[in-house]
Amino acid sequence: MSDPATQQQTHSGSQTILQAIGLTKVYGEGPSAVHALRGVDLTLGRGELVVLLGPSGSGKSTLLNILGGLDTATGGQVILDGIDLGKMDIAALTRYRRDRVGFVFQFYNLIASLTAEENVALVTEIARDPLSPNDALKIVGLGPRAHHFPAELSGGEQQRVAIARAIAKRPELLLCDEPTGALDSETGVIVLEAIKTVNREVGSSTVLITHNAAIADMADRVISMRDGQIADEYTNKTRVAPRDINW
Ligand SMILES: Nc1ncnc2c1ncn2[C@@H]1O[C@H](COP(=O)(O)OP(=O)(O)OP(=O)(O)O)[C@@H](O)[C@H]1O
Repeated sequence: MSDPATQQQTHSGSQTILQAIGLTKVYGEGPSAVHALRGVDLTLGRGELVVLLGPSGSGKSTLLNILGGLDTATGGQVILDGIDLGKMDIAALTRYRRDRVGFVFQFYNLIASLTAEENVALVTEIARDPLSPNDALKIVGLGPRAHHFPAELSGGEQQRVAIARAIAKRPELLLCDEPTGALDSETGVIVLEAIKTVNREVGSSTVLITHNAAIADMADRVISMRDGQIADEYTNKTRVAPRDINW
């Protein structure tokens, strides 16, 4: 029988895949301690796309990093499919990140001496049940560019290679921290369309951090953070395609 957490329904009606309960994060100690998270409760549905908004310093990246197992919470729990991340040892947490989580950051961090396909293959070679690098590149619309080096690709294309690399392992969770932060709006739309396609075709539950409130329209659910807490949360009745968003 699965854990009760996995049987719950999220606000948008899908089955819960991930639950954060009372998460706190304190950096440092004493008078200089920074309380980055002050009790965050969050559920994420299977296949759901959540946009995370909030002013600079409100705790968005800290939350994302803890959900993805890149950092650990000071207090509270993160439960994925009934498993408590806080109870995992280092090896289990490494497997969690490697097998179940895809990350996309503002900067693409591609290896300059490897082609698009080879950059994606770095991940597929160590994944449990990966897509082929070519299939991952096709999902983000870069099949024809598989043999190009990063220097031969635009910023938006490089970010799409980074997305292909993140999703080639078929992650249950896709965590994107400002994926369009370094891009102009036209290129940003193409990257967001790629994330939307991945969310639909691979089925990864997706959390996308952005400073651009207009992007919230592409989400199933929108969460706003302020001062280390969730300040507001709502469900969109319909998702707007990134190309139809007014920037
Ligand atoms: N490694 C760290 N050591 C100390 N303080 C940190 C560390 N990482 C983040 N912080 C602090 O924690 C708070 C939350 O930071 P976080 O990066 O999560 O916010 P954010 O909402 O993602 O901000 P931004 O939109 O600017 O990226 C901030 O006050 C930040 O300075």
